[in-house]
Amino acid sequence: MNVCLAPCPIVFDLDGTLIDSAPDIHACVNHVLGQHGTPLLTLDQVRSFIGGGVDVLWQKIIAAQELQDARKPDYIAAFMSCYQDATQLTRLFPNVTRTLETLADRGHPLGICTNKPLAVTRAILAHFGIAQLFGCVIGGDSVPERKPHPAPLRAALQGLGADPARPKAIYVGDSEFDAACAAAVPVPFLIYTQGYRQTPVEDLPHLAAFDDFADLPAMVEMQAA
Ligand SMILES: O=C(O)COP(=O)(O)O
Ligand SMILES: [Mg+2]
Repeated sequence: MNVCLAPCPIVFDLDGTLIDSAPDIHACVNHVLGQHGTPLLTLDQVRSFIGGGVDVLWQKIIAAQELQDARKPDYIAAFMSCYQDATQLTRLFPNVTRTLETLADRGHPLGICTNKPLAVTRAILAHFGIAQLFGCVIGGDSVPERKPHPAPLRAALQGLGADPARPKAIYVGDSEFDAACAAAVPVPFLIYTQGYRQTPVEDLPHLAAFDDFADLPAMVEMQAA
């Protein structure tokens, strides 16, 4: 399939795709729950709540723990003061940096489209020394809508110079939110299988799946062949 005659824009999701941030998000969630004397959550529970951004995360926590919905703004404010520089427990997934550098060297414009707030996103990219590789970074508060709405991904593609009406590009992500967002743009979707997805890969619309970032440059070139 002639998806993308190289070079073409490649946009990446962040949490569960480039970075394993669930341990930091889990720590901040439990910090807030502990402050409020509420039972804590396991790492697996918190990981399963990631993907829709901070507001969706706390909607899911409030439902799981039967907390008062009216207190959500307080929980989110306390969470954000922990989350804004929460990098200590976060790791890049294997082979991410080398693959991003390879793709950038080959001339592909790279971008980020995440539901994570923009300031936290920028702090993480700087922490791992990869911020300069991305020509456009769209966070969960960069535009009014969040994934699975297509607007944030359209904004990222536009920021990389793609024609918004006929974007020749690739989106790389890990979750239901990303698959639906890519389908809505529409743009071909490559799914990283080691992230935070809750649905079997075969039930999500995608062009191809991969479980190691070392395989991504060859997959991109295959699409270009
Ligand atoms: O912050 C989240 O819940 C999700 O972030 P992501 O869009 O990078 O997966
Ligand atoms: Mg994700």
